[in-house]
Amino acid sequence: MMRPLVSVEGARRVDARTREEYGVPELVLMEQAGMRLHEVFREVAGEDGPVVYVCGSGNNGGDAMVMARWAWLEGRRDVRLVLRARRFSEAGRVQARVLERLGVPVLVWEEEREEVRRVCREAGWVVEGVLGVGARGGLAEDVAELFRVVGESGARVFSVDVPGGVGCEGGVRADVTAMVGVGKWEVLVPAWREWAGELRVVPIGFPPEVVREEAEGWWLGPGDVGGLVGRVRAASHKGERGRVGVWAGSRGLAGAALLSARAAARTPAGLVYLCCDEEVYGLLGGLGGGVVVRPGDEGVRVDAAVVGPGWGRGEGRVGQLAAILGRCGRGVIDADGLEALARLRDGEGRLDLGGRWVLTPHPGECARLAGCTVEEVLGAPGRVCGELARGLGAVVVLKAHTTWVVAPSGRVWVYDGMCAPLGTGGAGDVLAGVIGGLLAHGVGVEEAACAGVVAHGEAGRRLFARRGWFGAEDLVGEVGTILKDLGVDYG
Ligand SMILES: NC(=O)C1=CN([C@@H]2O[C@H](COP(=O)(O)OP(=O)(O)OC[C@H]3O[C@@H](n4cnc5c(N)ncnc54)[C@H](O)[C@@H]3O)[C@@H](O)[C@H]2O)[C@@H](O)CC1
Ligand SMILES: Nc1ncnc2c1ncn2[C@@H]1O[C@H](COP(=O)(O)OP(=O)(O)O)[C@@H](O)[C@H]1O
Repeated sequence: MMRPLVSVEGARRVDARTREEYGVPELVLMEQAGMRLHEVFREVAGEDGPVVYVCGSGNNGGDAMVMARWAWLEGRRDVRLVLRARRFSEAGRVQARVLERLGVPVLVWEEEREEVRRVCREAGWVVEGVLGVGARGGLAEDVAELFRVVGESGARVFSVDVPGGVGCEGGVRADVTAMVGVGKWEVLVPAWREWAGELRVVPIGFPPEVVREEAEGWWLGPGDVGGLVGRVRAASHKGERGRVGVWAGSRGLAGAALLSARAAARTPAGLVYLCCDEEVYGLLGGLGGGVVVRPGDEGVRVDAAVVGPGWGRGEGRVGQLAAILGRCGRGVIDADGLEALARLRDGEGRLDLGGRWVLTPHPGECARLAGCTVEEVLGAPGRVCGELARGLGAVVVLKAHTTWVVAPSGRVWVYDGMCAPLGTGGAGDVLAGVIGGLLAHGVGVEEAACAGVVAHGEAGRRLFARRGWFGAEDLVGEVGTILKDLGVDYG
C-alpha cells in the first residue's frame, strides 16, 4: 500500500487530532515515539558511542529524552543529555524529571557551552531532538550555534522526526532521520533531501484515517509497481498488448532513440516502432532487433508515443510534435520534445494535453517550461510542477535525486531515488521508454508515470548493488527483470 506523506504543518494536525479526537494522551504518544525511535537508533548505531541526546524545549526534545531513558534503562552508561535550556513542554518536563531521578548526566547549552562542545566532540553519535515539526521561521541564534557545534563535532547525527531546522539556513545535516508516525514531504524536497540522510518512519499509532485525511501526497516504493501495472493475460498476443511509437534520435544523438525504444520493448507493450529522421535511418535501420525502425512515420499507428529523446532542436520539431499530439492519444514527452512543447505552447499561448500525456523534465527542463529558476524547481517541486501540470493538462515527472510525479488534479507522488549511479547519460531516455511502454499497454497515465519511475529507480539500485557503476545500456537490460521482480507478471 502506498505510504502517505503529510506536510510538517499536516503532521502537527495529525498529532493534535490524535490527542483531541481520539483521546490518546500526549505522554502515551511520546512514549511510543521514543521507544520506536530508540529501537531504530539501536539498529543503526549498535554499541557505538558515546551518545549525546541534544534536546530542545518542545516535544521533539521530549521524544529524544524518552530515547535516552530507554538507552539508560538498558544499561548504557555512555549517554549524556544536553538540554537547549531549562525550559520544557508539559510532556517534556515529565521526561526531564525522570531522567534526573535516574541520574542521567545533564548539561544545559545556555549555561555550559564549552562543556557541550567537548561532549559533542567526544561523541560517536548525536541524537538531535532540538527542532521537529514545531519549528517556525528562521533559526534562533543559540540553536544555529548549537547546530554548528553538532555539525563540527565529527559525530554521526540521528535526527528525530525531521532534521532540525530543515529548510532554514544553518539546519542540521543528519546521517539518519527517523520520522515519527508518518513521512513528511518537506524532507523529500530535492533541495533539502541531503540534510536527512537515510530515512526511516517509525509507527506510533496515529489513526490511519486521520493520516489519510491529512495526506498531501504519497510515497512511492517498490511494492507499489505490481498493483499500478496489473497482470498481463497469458493468452495475449503482441497486437493486443500495445504499440509504442518512439520519435527520437538525430545526427549524433541516435543512441538515445535506441535506449528509449529498447526500454519500451522490455515492458509488457507488444510492438515498438522507432520513427527516425531519414538522415539517421541508415545508422539505426539495422540495429532495431525486435524494434521496427522506420524512416519517418507514415502509416505508423500506435497506442502511445515517446517523443523527444535525442531528437535535436531543429525548426521542424515544433510542427512535428503538434502532428504527433494530434494523432496519438497519449504518450511521454521528454528531453528535446519538451523544448518543442515549450515553443508550441509559447506560440499558441495555451496548450491543453487533456491529462493524457506525461512530461518528464529534469530540473533544467522543468525550469524552462515553468519560467522559473532551477533553484525554485528544486526547492518547491510540488508548487512549480503543480502549476505546470494544471497549466498544460499533463502529468509532470520531475526527475532529480528524488523524483516528483504531479498530476493536473494536484495529486503528488514522490520516489526517494537517491542513487548516484542513475545520474548517467541516457538514463532519462530509458525512463521515457518504460513509461511509454506502460502507457501503450493501457496502464493509466498517472499509474504508468509512477510505476515507470519506481521501476527505473529500483533497476538502478539493483544494478549498482550487483554490478557496480553502469551505463544506460545496462539499465535497459535490467528493465524486464525489474518489472517482473516488482510483480508485473502474466497469467
Ligand atoms: N504529542 C506528542 O507527544 C508527539 C510529539 N511528537 C514530537 O514532537 C515534535 C513536535 O513538538 P513541538 O510541537 O513541541 O515542537 P518542536 O519540539 O519541534 O519545537 C518547538 C520548540 O522549538 C522552539 N522553536 C520553534 N521555532 C524555532 C526556531 N525557528 N528557532 C529556534 N527555536 C524554535 C520553540 O520555542 C519550542 O521550544 C515532533 O516533531 C515530534 O518529534 C511526535 O512524536 C508525535 C507525538
Ligand atoms: N543522484 C540520483 N539519484 C537518483 N536518481 C538520479 C540521480 N541522478 C539522476 N537520477 C535519475 O537519472 C535520470 C536522468 O535523466 P536525464 O537527466 O533526463 O538524463 P539523460 O538526458 O542523460 O537521459 C532521471 O530519471 C533522474 O531522476
